[in-house]
Amino acid sequence: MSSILKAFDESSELVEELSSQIAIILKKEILRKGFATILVSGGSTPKKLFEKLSNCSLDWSNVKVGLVDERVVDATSLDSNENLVKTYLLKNKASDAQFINMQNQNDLFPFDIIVLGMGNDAHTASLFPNNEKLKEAFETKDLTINITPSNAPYNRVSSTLYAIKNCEHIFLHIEGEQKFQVLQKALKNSDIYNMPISAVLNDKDIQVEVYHT
Ligand SMILES: O=C(O)C(O)[C@@H](O)[C@H](O)[C@H](O)COP(=O)(O)O
Repeated sequence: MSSILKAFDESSELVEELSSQIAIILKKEILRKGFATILVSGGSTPKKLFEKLSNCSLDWSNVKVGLVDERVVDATSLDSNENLVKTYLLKNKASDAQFINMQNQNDLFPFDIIVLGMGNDAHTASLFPNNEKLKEAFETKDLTINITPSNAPYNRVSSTLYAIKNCEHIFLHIEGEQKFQVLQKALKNSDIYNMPISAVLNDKDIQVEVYHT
């Protein structure tokens, strides 16, 4: 399968469409099995998406929200992804959603939705280029792995490639020209150690919906 690219002129249009697609899937899964699970990324890109999603009408009390990765910091730190999600997503109509931290990732598996981000260095989650743990992160059947980045702050706990692939709906959300250039390079790239996002984008067994401005 190949990646599907969805281009938007404006960030607000992207956020509108992605949040409504996510809401549709969450509702469908709640109807089907009584609950729905979603893993989200940290960073600055998802803030507007979180705010939009938090105003979507659905039975949030049956939604479990987890993380694609986390920094090893106090949960109240401004650099904590748990704090980010609690501040921007678990509010308004979504205030009843249940947050599940990385240590309890198993409670969410298999995941219904993952929303990945990407750095300008082509990392996704906390799978950083040429990191010493990357081979293990690509090959293990564990859901999470501890990673020490060489070029980013804090030790991390990251979802593994196995965790990311075992998800029904995989979205990549990127904004800006620079990231679009990185995306185009990553789509043609076969060195997954140099550009970890390529391991997700170019995997023949999965389909990734790329939402980009
Ligand atoms: O917690 C994190 O840092 C991430 O999950 C990470 O993979 C993020 O998605 C990218 O670094 C993009 O971050 P920005 O959105 O800030 O560019």
